[in-house]
Amino acid sequence: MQVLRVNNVSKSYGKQQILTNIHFTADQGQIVGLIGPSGSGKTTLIKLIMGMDVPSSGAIEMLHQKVPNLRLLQQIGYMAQSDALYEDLTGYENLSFFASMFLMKKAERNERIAYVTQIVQLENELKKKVGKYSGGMKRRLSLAIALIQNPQILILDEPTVGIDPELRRSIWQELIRLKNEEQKTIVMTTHVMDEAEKCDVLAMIREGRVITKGSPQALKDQYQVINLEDVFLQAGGQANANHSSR
Ligand SMILES: Nc1ncnc2c1ncn2[C@@H]1O[C@H](COP(=O)(O)OP(=O)(O)OP(=O)(O)O)[C@@H](O)[C@H]1O
Repeated sequence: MQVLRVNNVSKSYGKQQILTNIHFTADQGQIVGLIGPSGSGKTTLIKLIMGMDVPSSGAIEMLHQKVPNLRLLQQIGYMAQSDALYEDLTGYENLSFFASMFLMKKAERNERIAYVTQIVQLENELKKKVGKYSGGMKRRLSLAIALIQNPQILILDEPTVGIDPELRRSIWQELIRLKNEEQKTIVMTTHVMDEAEKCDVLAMIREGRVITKGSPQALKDQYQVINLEDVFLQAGGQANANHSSR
């Protein structure tokens, strides 16, 4: 079942065109990776998907409803690239605050807080003020908050930046479990190619355009290369050639 449809979306800020005709979909139980270099437009795209900004043309639908739509937010867990946390509150108070926005009963709230805390291994840090957290700990808390209301869709902007390899692996195990056992849909941006390998579908983005998309294996087969970095380079080269022959 399709849960997200990004339909021919373009976005400009003033005269600067940031995204051009972006088109992709995500199904239930799928991890979709948006890969591209810094400045290629990934965060802008994520913000449009979240309804935090509107496309200049094209449209986005989530769960068959047009974005932006406040009612959808119950169904979406969002982790921004910069952490939006209350530094004067403890980790627990932050989680509790975000949980209360989703009108959870106390027992459910405590259960969810315990579950998301354990996923990001912050059990021993919950009583500390967030202002005293390291960068990695803040990222982990942000991920926990994205999961707090048990959303159907997770939108994660660079979720594992600043997180050490061991915890990164365990977070990935959990994301894959959420996908397989709970049929969650996860849309994430990443720079890291070994994370891209774990996605079901990739959209490679360069200068605001999707230069190629497909499963990691299908992309490697199509471009006859053995790693995704080479797919990106080849697809980028072809995009250049297409552009200059127009
Ligand atoms: N509100 C805005 N007004 C004007 N330009 C913007 C705005 N937001 C983003 N941009 C521009 O859009 C381009 C794409 O930025 P974006 O943050 O989407 O890239 P990115 O792929 O997420 O990069 P990174 O991985 O470094 O976060 C950049 O050139 C940026 O300066």
